Amino acid sequence: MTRIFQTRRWPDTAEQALDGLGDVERRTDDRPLSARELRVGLASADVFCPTVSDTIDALVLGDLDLSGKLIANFGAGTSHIDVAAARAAGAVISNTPDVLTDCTADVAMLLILAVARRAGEGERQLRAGAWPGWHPIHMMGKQVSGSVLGLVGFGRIAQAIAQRGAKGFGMEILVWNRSPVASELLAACAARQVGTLDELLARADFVSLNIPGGQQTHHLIDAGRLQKMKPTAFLINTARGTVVDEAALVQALDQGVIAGAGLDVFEEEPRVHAGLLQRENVVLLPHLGSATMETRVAMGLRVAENIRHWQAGEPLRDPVA
Ligand SMILES: NC(=O)C1=CN([C@@H]2O[C@H](COP(=O)(O)OP(=O)(O)OC[C@H]3O[C@@H](n4cnc5c(N)ncnc54)[C@H](O)[C@@H]3O)[C@@H](O)[C@H]2O)C=CC1
Ligand SMILES: O=CC(=O)O
Repeated sequence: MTRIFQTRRWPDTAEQALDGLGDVERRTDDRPLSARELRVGLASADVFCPTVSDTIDALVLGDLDLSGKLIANFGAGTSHIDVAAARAAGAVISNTPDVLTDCTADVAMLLILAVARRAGEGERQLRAGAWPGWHPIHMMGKQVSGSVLGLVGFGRIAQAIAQRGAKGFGMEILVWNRSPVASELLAACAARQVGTLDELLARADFVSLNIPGGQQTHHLIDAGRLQKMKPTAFLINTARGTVVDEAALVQALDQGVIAGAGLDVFEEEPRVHAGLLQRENVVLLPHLGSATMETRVAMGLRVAENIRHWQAGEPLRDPVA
């Protein structure tokens, strides 16, 4: 019988699917696992099901022998896993792309709208009983319809944001991607690929980050890159906190280098930089990108699908290389 270790609770339907696949050790405690607990779990299970908040780094992996084991991640991003070290230890790894694409794109649009139209600030004012009543220059924001949306990366989530931006809000879509994007993909949302990241930063009213975390993208958006943005522009991050130098972002906001930011992810979750918490011109969400019942069930079912492929000795549905 397959021994499955589940680090966090999932929605019931998804847990039932997992129960049908083996003997599940399911943690009910929502405290993150320590490095030692992660090691014990990895050593004892055939299939280990972590989430983004379980850091499986070289320290955790150490000299573990994971030959023939599956690390079936509940989530799309895998930068919390040292994939090279896990593979070297013998494991195969899967994730859950596609099923969370729309949900996360919705949150990117939510952040764009909320920060541009000062929704959080307005709600706080109203709840505090400080709303002076309607007047012509009260809390004026930036118009989203017809503005320029710059997408950093053009994978699944970025394409879904482009569709929403172009078709729903008549936005002009600019794309920066490390490799050329197929013309039909660009045409589907009247997008244009620019040659350099700096060109995109200089032109966009909203810069949305949609690339993986990890070493290669660490602090891609640093002080210098923030300086390339328009002072009226907003930074939107639903990717990974590490893509942005958070201290540099706070400084840029303090100095009026950019107009604001909408953030779903942070460098050291769940800690959030104090300089962000105090600001009115940022919208901060607690990593809610995939947080709908429909999507979280679908993610669990996708983990189960990957486990079934692994049990059958077939290629994984969603292999992570
Ligand atoms: N906020 C949230 O709850 C969620 C966040 N995410 C994050 O969003 C990321 C993107 O997800 P998808 O669009 O599904 O991924 P994807 O794999 O479909 O697209 C990734 C894009 O990033 C580009 N890319 C990859 N490595 C790069 C590098 N080193 N430098 C520059 N560009 C690079 C690829 O060319 C591609 O355009 C995930 O890796 C994850 O970290 C994903 C789901 C939910
Ligand atoms: O951040 C969430 C993910 O699935 O990646």
